[in-house]
Amino acid sequence: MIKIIVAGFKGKMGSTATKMVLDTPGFELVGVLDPHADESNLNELSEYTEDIPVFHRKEDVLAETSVDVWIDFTIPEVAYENTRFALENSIRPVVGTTGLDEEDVKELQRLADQKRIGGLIAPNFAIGAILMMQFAAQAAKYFPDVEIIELHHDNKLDAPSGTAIKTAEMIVEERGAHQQGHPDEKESLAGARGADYQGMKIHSVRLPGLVAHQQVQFGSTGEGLTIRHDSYDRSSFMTGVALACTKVMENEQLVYGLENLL
Ligand SMILES: NC(=O)c1ccc[n+]([C@@H]2O[C@H](COP(=O)([O-])OP(=O)(O)OC[C@H]3O[C@@H](n4cnc5c(N)ncnc54)[C@H](O)[C@@H]3O)[C@@H](O)[C@H]2O)c1
Ligand SMILES: O=C(O)C1=N[C@H](C(=O)O)CCC1
Repeated sequence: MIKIIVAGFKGKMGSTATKMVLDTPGFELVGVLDPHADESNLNELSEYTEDIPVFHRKEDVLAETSVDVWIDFTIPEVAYENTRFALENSIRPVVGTTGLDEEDVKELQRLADQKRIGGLIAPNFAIGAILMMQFAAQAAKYFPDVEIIELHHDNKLDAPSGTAIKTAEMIVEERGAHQQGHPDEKESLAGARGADYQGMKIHSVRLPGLVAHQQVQFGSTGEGLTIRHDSYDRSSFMTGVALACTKVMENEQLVYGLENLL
């Protein structure tokens, strides 16, 4: 049995992941963590019958004698500290929380190397989103002019999305930095052209009703190519989270991107 803790279990993703862990053979939920929980046991909530301790501080998780995997769907502000804490205590992190920067990821990878502990930081767990990023990177070899439009629900804290940043990184690996648009273009309204990543523009849309969507739009002489992925429901992320919980048990590195475990 793989013993799992879910951090952020009161949230939209954390609650979906908690149910996934409870429903997956071979997984054992040994605790859930959320400082904003009022409960001390999961079975105090009407949707659960299981006797599972609720922790309010990460340090209290150590009361559980053995924890294999730390699933993290919390907030950008705490993702780094939570992941560090998991690694320091020999718990394998499966981190979906976005907002970690490049240096944070590198530092956590160095720590995982020292501790020889496997784990994953994945901006997106939906298999279709992984394919969208890989197809976009492939297309960028032939279509260097591209803009990313990411669209999410309006409770999202970080912009641009972790997926948009990862997509831009993968595109830049193929095409390098590349100035796009007119060199003399001016914004009459600040932000009109979006954020800039090595010459590529990223536009963030936040609206009620959306879940997680991204369009990677390429333009070339007389033609265009649009690659789009839509998560209509948070269940779309769970196959990837479950796969990651199993795969991190076998590796000794902290990888960035689910594609590295497929
Ligand atoms: N990688 C993916 O596939 C993927 C998919 C969806 C969302 N996300 C990311 O996951 C994160 C969570 O998204 P959400 O929509 O569930 O957010 P949410 O606001 O619904 O939930 C966040 C939860 O984290 C809890 N929390 C805050 N501080 C905490 C701490 N110190 N320890 C434990 N829990 C803490 C909050 O109380 C809340 O319940 C975001 O960063 C989002 O971008 C990633
Ligand atoms: O709901 C969110 O927030 C999501 N964030 C991820 C990101 O920032 O890329 C992707 C999935 C949904």
